[in-house]
Amino acid sequence: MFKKFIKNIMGFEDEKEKDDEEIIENSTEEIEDLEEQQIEEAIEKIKEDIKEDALGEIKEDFKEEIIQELKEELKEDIEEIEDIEEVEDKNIEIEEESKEDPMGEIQEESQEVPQEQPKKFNLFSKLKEGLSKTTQNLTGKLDDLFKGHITIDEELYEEIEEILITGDIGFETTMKIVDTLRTNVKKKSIKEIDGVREELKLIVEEILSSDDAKLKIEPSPAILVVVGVNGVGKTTSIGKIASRLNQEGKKVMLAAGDTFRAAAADQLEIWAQRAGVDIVKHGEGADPSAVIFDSIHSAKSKNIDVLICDTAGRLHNKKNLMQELSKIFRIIEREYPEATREVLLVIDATTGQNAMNQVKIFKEAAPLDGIILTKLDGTAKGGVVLAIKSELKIPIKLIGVGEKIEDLQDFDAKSFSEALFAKSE
Ligand SMILES: Nc1nc2c(ncn2[C@@H]2O[C@H](COP(=O)(O)OP(=O)(O)OP(=O)(O)O)[C@@H](O)[C@H]2O)c(=O)[nH]1
Repeated sequence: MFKKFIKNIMGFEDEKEKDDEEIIENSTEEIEDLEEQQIEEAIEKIKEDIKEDALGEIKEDFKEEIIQELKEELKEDIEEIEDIEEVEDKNIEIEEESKEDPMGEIQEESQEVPQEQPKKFNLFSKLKEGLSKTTQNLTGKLDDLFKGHITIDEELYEEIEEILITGDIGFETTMKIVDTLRTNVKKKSIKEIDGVREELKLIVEEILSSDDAKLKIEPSPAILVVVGVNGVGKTTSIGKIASRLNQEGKKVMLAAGDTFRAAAADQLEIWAQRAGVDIVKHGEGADPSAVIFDSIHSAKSKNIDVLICDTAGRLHNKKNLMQELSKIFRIIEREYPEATREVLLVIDATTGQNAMNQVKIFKEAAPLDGIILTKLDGTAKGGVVLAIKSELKIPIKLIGVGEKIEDLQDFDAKSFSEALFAKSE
C-alpha cells in the first residue's frame, strides 16, 4: 500500500521501475525500523512515568507541603504585584491630575500612596538611630536612676534634674519640666516609677509640640530664606529640602546668596544638580541682594513653586549681619510680596547650649519662623531642642539626622520625645 502510494504520487516510468522499487523497499524498512524504535521509546517513557507515579505516592505528603508553600509564595507575589499596580495607578492618577492642574493637590495625593506605613517606621528607626547618642546620654542615666529607685521622693526629682541639665536641656527648661512632673505625679496619683517616666515623656512632648511645626510653602509661590553661621549645615539642608520638594512634584529653584565664601555657590550648585533643580548664582563677592533680586525674577518667569535662598553666615559683626539680612528682606518684600515667606535658621546640634546664643542673635537680625536642627546624629546634646523651643519659643521644623540627601526629617514632637525617652533594650 505504502509502495503503491509512493509510486502513484511520483509517477515513475517503467524502465526506472526496478531501481525505484529497491529505493522504496529500503525506505519502507527504514520507516518500519524507525516506528519500532519510537514504539520502544514510548514504552520506556510509560515505564518511567509509572515508576514516578509510584514514587509520587510515597512522597505524596512531601509534595503536598511543597505545593502549599508554592501556593503561598504565589499568593504573596500576587499581593505584591497588586500593591505595585495600586501605587502605579495612583501615580498615573497624580501625573494626570498634575497635567490638568499643575498647581493641584499633588502633595496631598502623593501622601495617600500606600507605603506610608513602612516609610513612617523607617523614619522613626532613622530618628532613633540618629538620636542614639543623645538617648544614651539621657535614657541610659534615667534607666539606671529608675531601676535604683522604688519610691517617688524628692531625691528622685533632684536626680532627674541633674540628668536633664547634663543632657543639654538647660537649667530653665529643666526646672520647668521637673516642676510640672512633680505637680502631675501628685495630681494623677502616680505610684509606679514607670508612670513617672511616662509622664516625663508626655511633658517633653507637650513642650516640643507646636501648631506651626510644618514647613510653610503654601500657597505657592513660596520663598524660603535660610540663615545661620558657617558650617552648621546650611548648604546641605537646602539641598535636602530642594530634593524632597522636587520629589513631591514642586518646581524648586535655589539662590546662591552666600557670595562671601569662595566655594559656597559652587557647593550649592552641586546640591542643585543632585536634587535636579535650577540655581541662580553670581560670582564671588557679588552683592547677595542682587542674587536674590535676579532669582526672584527668574522664579517668576519660570513659574517656580519654591525659591530657596542661601545667605552668608558671617557672625563676626552683628550689625553687619543685620544690615545684610534686612536688605535681603526689603528686596523680597518689594519684588515678591505675593510669595509665602518662611525664614529658617539652621543650628548645629553638636554645639549644645551654644546653639541658644546663635538663636538669640539671629532672632534679633531676622524674623525667624522656624529652626532646622542639624547633626543630631553626631551628638549627645540633642536635648538642646527642648531649650530652644521652651525658652526661645521658635518651632523646630526640620531635623538633620545624617549627611545623605534623604536624612532630613519633619520634626514631630511625639516621635522625638518617644525616641528620646525610649527604654533602652
Ligand atoms: N552628620 C551630619 N552631618 C551633617 C548634617 N548636615 C550637614 N552636615 C555636614 O556638615 C558639614 C557642613 O555642612 P554645610 O552644608 O557645608 O554647612 P554650611 O552651613 O553651608 O557651611 P558654609 O558653606 O561654610 O556656610 C558637611 O560636612 C555636611 O555633610 C547632618 O544632619 N548630620
